[in-house]
Amino acid sequence: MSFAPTLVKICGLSTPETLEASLAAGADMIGLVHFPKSPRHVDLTLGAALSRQARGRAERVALLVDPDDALVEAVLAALDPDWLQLHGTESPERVAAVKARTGRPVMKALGIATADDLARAARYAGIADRLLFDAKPAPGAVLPGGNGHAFDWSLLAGRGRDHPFMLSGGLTPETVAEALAVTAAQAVDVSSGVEAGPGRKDPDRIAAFVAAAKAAAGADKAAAGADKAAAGAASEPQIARVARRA
Ligand SMILES: O=C(O)c1ccccc1N[C@@H]1O[C@H](COP(=O)(O)O)[C@@H](O)[C@H]1O
Repeated sequence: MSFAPTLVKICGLSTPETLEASLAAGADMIGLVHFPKSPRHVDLTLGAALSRQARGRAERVALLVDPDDALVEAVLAALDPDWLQLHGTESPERVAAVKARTGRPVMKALGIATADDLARAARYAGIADRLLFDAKPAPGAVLPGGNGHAFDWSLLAGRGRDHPFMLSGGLTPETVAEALAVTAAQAVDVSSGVEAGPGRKDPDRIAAFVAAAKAAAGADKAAAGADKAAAGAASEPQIARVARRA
């Protein structure tokens, strides 16, 4: 039985060299953050250049946080992204409006800490083209994402077999296989976990992350891992087990 390889997104790229490293490693999607508070922020000029470099070689994702219409239009004109990622407090209605205005697929990021957070994802069903689950930021956090924090993956045990979603939040080359085994996610996304420091992507860690994610593909393998982890989750949260091994 052939397994579909996991789709891998490397997010927060800000230099031609690390973008090239991501493309060479086989990243399926590359993310460009346009959010000035982020250490990975790219302005529209740099974003346009990086987007041109990646055109036709990976899907280009423009990451925005609660953008108004003017900013959406400006990013669209400058970067011409394949996807828009909304990583703020955007409502389902706002997601629908951005889709209608831009004609581009929209990925909606949702912060997850508890099962209640996950239940709220249903509001975006049929509206967002893809859901991205990230760790819920701490109250007062400067960034709504990109914090390098993982959440309890057992909340998503086996969910990827029936519901497509992208998993993110504190993933690393060392932990992505376990995250996939528990959640059966078909796609993963990483920013901090492949950096040598805030905003400084590390080509070796990018390559290691893509290789680990692609090697972990396989529904049966993921299902087996999810069953095992679900059985173990009764004793302790998944993240605690992973943290001890990291
Ligand atoms: O990367 C950022 O700086 C960022 C800023 C604002 C919103 C989202 C951001 N990144 C997204 O968050 C996920 C998880 O990040 P990490 O791997 O835990 O650092 C990342 O994949 C981006 O999609």
